[in-house]
Amino acid sequence: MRWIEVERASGLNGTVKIPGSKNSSLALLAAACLSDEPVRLIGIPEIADFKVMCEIAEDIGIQMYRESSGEVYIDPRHIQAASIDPHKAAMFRTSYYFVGALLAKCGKVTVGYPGGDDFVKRPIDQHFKALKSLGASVAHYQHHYEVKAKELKGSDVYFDMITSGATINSILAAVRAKGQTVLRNAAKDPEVVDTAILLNQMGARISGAGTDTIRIEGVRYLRGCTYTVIPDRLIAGSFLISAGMTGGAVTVEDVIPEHLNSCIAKLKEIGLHIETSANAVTAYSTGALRATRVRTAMYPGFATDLQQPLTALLTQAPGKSIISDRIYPQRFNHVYQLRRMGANIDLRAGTAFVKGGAPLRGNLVHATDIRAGICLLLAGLAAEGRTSITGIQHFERGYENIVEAFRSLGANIGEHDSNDGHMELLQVTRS
Ligand SMILES: CC(=O)N[C@H]1[C@@H](OP(=O)(O)OP(=O)(O)OC[C@H]2O[C@@H](n3ccc(=O)[nH]c3=O)[C@H](O)[C@@H]2O)O[C@H](CO)[C@@H](O)[C@@H]1O
Ligand SMILES: C=C(OP(=O)(O)O)C(=O)O
Repeated sequence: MRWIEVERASGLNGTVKIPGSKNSSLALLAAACLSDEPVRLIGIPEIADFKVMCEIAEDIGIQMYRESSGEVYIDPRHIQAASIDPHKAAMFRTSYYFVGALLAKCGKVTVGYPGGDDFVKRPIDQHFKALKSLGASVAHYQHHYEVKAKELKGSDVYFDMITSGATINSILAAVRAKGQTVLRNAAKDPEVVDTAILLNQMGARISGAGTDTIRIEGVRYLRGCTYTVIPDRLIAGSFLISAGMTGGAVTVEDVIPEHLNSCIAKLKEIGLHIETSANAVTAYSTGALRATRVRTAMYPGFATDLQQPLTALLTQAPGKSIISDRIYPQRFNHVYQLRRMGANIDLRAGTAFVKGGAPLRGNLVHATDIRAGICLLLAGLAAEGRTSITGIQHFERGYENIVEAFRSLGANIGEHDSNDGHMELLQVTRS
C-alpha cells in the first residue's frame, strides 16, 4: 500500500507553475482523434487518465504517445474498428469522448460505461439524447454500450441541464455531421472553449463556444495542427487555498486568471488578499479567516471540483460556514475523513454545515476521489502532527508531481510505500 504523509506547515511560501488542465486534456486528446492528419498537443499532464487513453488508442490503431520533447503525438489515420475494452473504459470518466470522436469515422463505437470519481449519481443521459438527435442509435448491454450511425446529421439539441461532458461530446459528434448542429443550454466551461478552439484550428466550423448556444457546421476534412492545452484552474485554485490554510503567500504562475474568478471571489470573502497579473495570481494570508456560504454551480459559478479543498479551508475559519453542492449533492465523502481529523461538520441533504475554527489533528485518512485527496492534503498542512492519506491512485488521476510542488513551497510532505516497512498503516479506517 502507498500513502502520502504530510505535516503541519506554517506559512507555505513561493511560486508554482500550473500544469495543463486534466479535464481539457482529455477532451483535446479525443478531439485529435477526429483529425485526418497527425496532431500534436503541448502541455498534456502525465496523469493516469492520459496513460489509459494511450492504451485504448493503441488497442484500436491510433498512435498516441508522448514524444521526447514532452509533446503528445496523435495519429488517427490508421484506426481500425472502434471497439474499446470495457475494463479500460471504466478506469476513467471520459471514455465517452471516444464515442463523439469516432462515430462519424467508424459508424459504430462499442465502449464500457464510464468510471472516474464516484459521486453516487453521474448520469450520461444527455450524451445519449444528443447522439440520438444527430441520428445515432444506442444499445445498452451489461458491461458496455454500442452507438451506431450510418450518417450523422446536424440537429437542434437542447440540454436539460448544463453539462460540460455532454456539451463537449456533442461538439465532437457534430463536427463531421452533415449540416448544422445547434447546442442550446450548453456549458460555458473553459474546457469547452479549449476543445472548440483546437477543433477550429483543425478546420472545424464551431461558433459560440463559451456562450450557452454553440453552432457547429459539419465539415468533411480535418487537418493536423499543434496546440497547447489551457492551464489547470482546479490545481491553481487548490494552491491558492493552501496559502490561507497555512498562513502563507502562494503564487500560481502560467494560469489564466479569469478562469479563477469565482475561486478568487470566495477567497477574498474568506479573508485572503489576492493580487493578479496577466498570467499569475498570488494569495496572501492576512492571518484572519472568515466563515462564508458557498453554492457550487457550473462555470462561471463556483466549481464543484473546488468545493472539497475549500471545505478544508473553512474548517479553519471561525464561525459557521454553509457549503451546498448543487452539481453533485453527494460529493461529501471528504467530510467523514475531515471529522476524523477533528473537524466539526454536519451533513444534510447536499449541504455541509461547518463550525470552523477548531484545531485539526493529524490522523490516518483515506482519499475517496481526486479532490477529496487534495482536501485532506490541505487539511494535513494545518493539522497538529502527522496526517497519512491513502488512496494515492486518486491523486494520480488528477495531479502530476503534487508532492514535489508542495515541497517546493516548504511543506514537509512525502510519498511512502508499505514495502518500506510501514505496515501499521494497513489499519487505516475508511468510514
Ligand atoms: C473529466 C471531466 O471533465 N470531469 C469534470 C466534468 O465531469 P462531467 O462532464 O461528468 O460532468 P457534467 O458537466 O456532465 O455534469 C454536470 C451536471 O450534469 C449532470 N448530468 C450530466 C450529464 C448527463 O448526461 N446527465 C446529467 O444529469 C451531472 O449529474 C451533474 O450534476 O464536469 C464536472 C462538473 O463540473 C466536474 O466535476 C468534473 O471534474
Ligand atoms: C470529478 C473529477 O474527475 P472525473 O470527472 O474525471 O472523475 C475531477 O476532476 O474532480
